[in-house]
Amino acid sequence: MDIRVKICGLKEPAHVVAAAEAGAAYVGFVFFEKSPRHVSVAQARDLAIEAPVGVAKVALTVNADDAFLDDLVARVPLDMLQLHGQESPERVAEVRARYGLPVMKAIGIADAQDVEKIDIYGAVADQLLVDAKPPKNADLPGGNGLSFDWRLVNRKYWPKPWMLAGGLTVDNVAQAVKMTGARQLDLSSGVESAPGVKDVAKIKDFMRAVKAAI
Ligand SMILES: O=C(O)c1ccccc1N[C@@H]1O[C@H](COP(=O)(O)O)[C@@H](O)[C@H]1O
Repeated sequence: MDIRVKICGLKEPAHVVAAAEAGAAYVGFVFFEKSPRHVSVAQARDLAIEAPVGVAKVALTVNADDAFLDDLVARVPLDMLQLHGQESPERVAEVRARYGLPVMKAIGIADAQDVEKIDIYGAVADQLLVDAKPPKNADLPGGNGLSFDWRLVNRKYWPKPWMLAGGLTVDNVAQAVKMTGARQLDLSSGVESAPGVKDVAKIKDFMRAVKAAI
């Protein structure tokens, strides 16, 4: 069985194409103004239309309200919404019902208590993103290039598809897959040459390492 990879935080149409050609199953666009990966709705539309059929286009939002999501969903052809803030289970269900798109909820993991949240959100989300919890004073709720202790999710079973995220790189992905059993991976800073600047060679190297890890 293949491992499906999401390359997140794309800002250049050429990088969407490069990620797809390298074998990414998902491409992600970040809507969070403090992020070096932030794109406008208009930019995201230009990026989304570059994605070949079969590559899922994911919009990453953080505590977004209906006004923003209404505009986003109306203007960008999307396949999934990723909620990466403090959205409650009720809000996840609401977003899913309102937009008719699959919703992936990100859950920050630092300890065993955080892992319990995965079951709670698993009841309402279509997919789960199991990411490192950001440090207390971090500007970003994700995309910090930090891993969590993978032993916390070692070979756990959840009834919804899930992605492993947080500090994945060409150097640690084989170990991450081995320890967690993840069949989907999500990354951003591990395929960048500087914050917010994607590197095509790094994307290709990462995808090669994933294939070798299966
Ligand atoms: O990438 C960002 O800038 C970002 C901003 C706000 C919320 C989430 C963000 N990124 C998400 O975090 C994962 C892991 O990132 P990394 O590989 O550790 O850099 C990333 O793939 C996004 O889903």
